[in-house]
Amino acid sequence: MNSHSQSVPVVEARDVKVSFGAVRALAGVDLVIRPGECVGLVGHNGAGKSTIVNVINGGLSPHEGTIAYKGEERGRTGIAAARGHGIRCVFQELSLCPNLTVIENTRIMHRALTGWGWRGRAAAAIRSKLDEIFPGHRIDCSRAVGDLSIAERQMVEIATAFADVGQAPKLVILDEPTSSLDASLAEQLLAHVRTYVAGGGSVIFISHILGEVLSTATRIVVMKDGRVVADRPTAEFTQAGLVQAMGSVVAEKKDARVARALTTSEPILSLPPRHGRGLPFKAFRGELVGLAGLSGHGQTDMLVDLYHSRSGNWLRRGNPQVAFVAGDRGYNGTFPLWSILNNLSVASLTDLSRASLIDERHEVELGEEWKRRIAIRTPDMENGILSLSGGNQQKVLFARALAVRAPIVLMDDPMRGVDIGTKQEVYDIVRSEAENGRTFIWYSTEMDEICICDRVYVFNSGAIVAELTRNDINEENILAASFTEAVTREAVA
Ligand SMILES: Nc1ncnc2c1ncn2[C@@H]1O[C@H](COP(=O)(O)OP(=O)(O)OP(=O)(O)O)[C@@H](O)[C@H]1O
Repeated sequence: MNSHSQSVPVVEARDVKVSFGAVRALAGVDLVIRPGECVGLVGHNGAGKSTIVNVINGGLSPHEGTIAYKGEERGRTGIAAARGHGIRCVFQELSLCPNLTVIENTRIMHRALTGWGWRGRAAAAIRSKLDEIFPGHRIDCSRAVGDLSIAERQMVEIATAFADVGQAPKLVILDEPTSSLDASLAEQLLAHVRTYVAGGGSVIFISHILGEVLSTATRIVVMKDGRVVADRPTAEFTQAGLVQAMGSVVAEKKDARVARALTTSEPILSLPPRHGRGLPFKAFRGELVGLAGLSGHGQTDMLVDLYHSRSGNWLRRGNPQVAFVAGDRGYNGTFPLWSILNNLSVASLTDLSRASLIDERHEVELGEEWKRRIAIRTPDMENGILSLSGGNQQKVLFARALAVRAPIVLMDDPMRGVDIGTKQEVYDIVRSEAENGRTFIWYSTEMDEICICDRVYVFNSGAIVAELTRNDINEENILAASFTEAVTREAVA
């Protein structure tokens, strides 16, 4: 037990209950965070993780139970009170203003940046924090946030939360902070968290990547159906024990690559080298093709180009040739004012229409089928899409793409925030659909997902720098290739 663990808690939640209509999101949760702790918070999609941190953050008032900062049981609560006690939160749904610059967003989050010269002080604060957490980053802080990649936006959110402007943060809540970061950026963040915690700071770290939680948290709290079901020091957990505590059943890791002879027929998709550099791209019928490399190196741009090359005229009737699973669900995935069902069925309207009218019975059946197949946790598919937890929203986008009969499915890191049990089910669906002849082009920031592909293209600086197949697909080769172009450039210089 370290010296900090005896001290006054930064925050203490006792028997907290929260309901959204008929859904009981928290059914009596106790969570105590002390100085010098990194508490890993894990659980299935919809377990209640975001809800409890919203209560701690002051964004939600508990319907029952209490919340106390620094041991003050009758102190003020709410967002301002939480901020005043040094609580900072990096949300799962990124919350920066896209039309403002990074510097201006820093000003919004830190009200101490007022008066003459605030811009210069804000620039210095955010730049130095980005340099400290993500050395070597190339973010220009005078750019509008909307022009940054999703990974860069996530880095800015994280640096803003840790920034020490006027008042040092005491507890930083990170809700799936690495979901859009590639492995090297994620490791930089985890190293920062360890240093911050060793210096007496506190962190709540929510992640579905259990390896990250095991390597970084000092204590792990497991939630299930709105309750805490385990709360122990990290050393007392193994990965298997953690999965078991979450109530997920994960099949033995099988060699997911199906022993399919890669077809020698004509590719179903092909592109010349990107920007005239590197290798060409091709994909065959029934293949799982992975796009790897550091995030923001051209993978999403290529998916968008492939989509435009095959989507044709949307007014033309008939089955679409290509389906797209967006990774950035807030920007280009969900229709926030629509129901869960309408969000799911929107791409299948051709199939669902009779005499130009939507067959509603058929639509409801489609919704029920996918609700069952990938366990979308909702009492009613007619509820609004925003009533779902983040991971469950992502499942709906996935179901939307798979429900159409397009032979090609493009996936832009679609498993962000999806829990480990569901991921295994989705991998099985993808594999069986590929065996039936569908082709998946899959950009992923998770090595485990890349390693189940039949063919992998590694990107660097907008170009494909390596093509790997079969037994050559492993972490070592992918990481080596990810840095290939940088080496070449140095050699040229
Ligand atoms: N605004 C809301 N309206 C209705 N229901 C909601 C709302 N916010 C959350 N819920 C429900 O509360 C439950 C807990 O959701 P929460 O977002 O806390 O889960 P989570 O553990 O963070 O999941 P994930 O891993 O998918 O992010 C879910 O059943 C969700 O559908």
